[in-house]
Amino acid sequence: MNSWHRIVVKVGTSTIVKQDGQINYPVVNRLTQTLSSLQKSGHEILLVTSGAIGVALDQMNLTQRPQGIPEQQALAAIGQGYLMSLYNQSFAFYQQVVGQVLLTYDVFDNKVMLENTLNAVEMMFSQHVIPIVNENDVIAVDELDHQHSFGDNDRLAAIVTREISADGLIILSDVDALYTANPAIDDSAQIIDSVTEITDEIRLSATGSTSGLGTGGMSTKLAAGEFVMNAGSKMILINGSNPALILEVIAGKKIGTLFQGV
Ligand SMILES: Nc1ncnc2c1ncn2[C@@H]1O[C@H](COP(=O)(O)OP(=O)(O)O)[C@@H](O)[C@H]1O
Ligand SMILES: N[C@@H](CCC(=O)OP(=O)(O)O)C(=O)O
Repeated sequence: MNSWHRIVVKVGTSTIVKQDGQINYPVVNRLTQTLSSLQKSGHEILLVTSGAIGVALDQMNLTQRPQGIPEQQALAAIGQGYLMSLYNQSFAFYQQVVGQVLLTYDVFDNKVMLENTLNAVEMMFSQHVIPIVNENDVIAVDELDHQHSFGDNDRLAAIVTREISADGLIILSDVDALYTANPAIDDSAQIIDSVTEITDEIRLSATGSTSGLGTGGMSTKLAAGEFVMNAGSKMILINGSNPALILEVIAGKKIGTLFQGV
C-alpha cells in the first residue's frame, strides 16, 4: 500500500551544508517548514539528520574532513549541539517541538536499550513532537566499521524505519535520483525511476561520495533501500535542494527513485 503516515526523513550533509562549507539556511528553513506542516496535518515524522561534522568544519575553520577517527569524533561533539540549535530555532518558528535522539548501532542489538528508545520515540509521536536522530559518533564503539564507513546515517535511517514500522523512508541528497552511473562524473547517466530489487547492475552503478561532504555516496543509499524493501517498507530518494518535494512524494507524484518490492 502506498500510504505515507509514519515517515522517516533522512537528510544528508550535502543537503544542509553548501559546497563552500556554509550552512544552507534556506534549505534548513524549507525542511523544517515542510516537516512541521506534515506533522500538523496528522503525519508522524522522524528526522534522521547528518551534518554534525559538516557544520563543525566551518566552526573550526577547517576546509576538509580530517581522516583521523578521534578528530572526527571531536568534530561530531562540537557540531551536534550546533546542529540541534539550528533545528530548534528553525522548527520553533513553526511552533514545532523537537527532541534529540542520539543512537549507536549496539542499541539495536540490546533488547532493553532498543525498547527504551522506541518507548521514547512513541511518546514523542503521541506528543506531536518530531524526534531528530543522529548517530552518537562520539561514543560509537564499532571500531572496525568506523574505520570503513564513519557514520553511515543511510543505514541508521533504514534500521530506524524498520524498528518504528514506518510506512517509508525519504532520503534527501544532492542528486535528483539514482542514476545508471554517478552523474557527477558521467554525463550520459540516466535516471532510474524505480527499483524493485538491488541487482548487481544497479550495485555497480553506485559509487561513493564525490561531494567531499557526504560520507557514503550512493552505495550506502542502495544498501538502505535494500534493507527497507526487505523489511516490507519503501524508500524514495529525492533531491534535498527543495525539501517541499516531500509533499509531492506524499501526494503520490512520481519523482526521484522509488525503492519498493513487488
Ligand atoms: N549511480 C549514482 N546515482 C546518483 N548519485 C551517485 C551515483 N553513484 C554515486 N553517486 C554520488 O552519490 C552522491 C550522494 O551521496 P553523498 O555525497 O554521501 O550524499 P549525502 O550527504 O546526501 O548522503 C552524489 O552526489 C553522487 O555524486
Ligand atoms: N553522523 C555524521 C554523518 C554521517 C553520514 O552518514 O553523513 P551523510 O553521508 O552526509 O549522510 C554527522 O552528523 O556528521
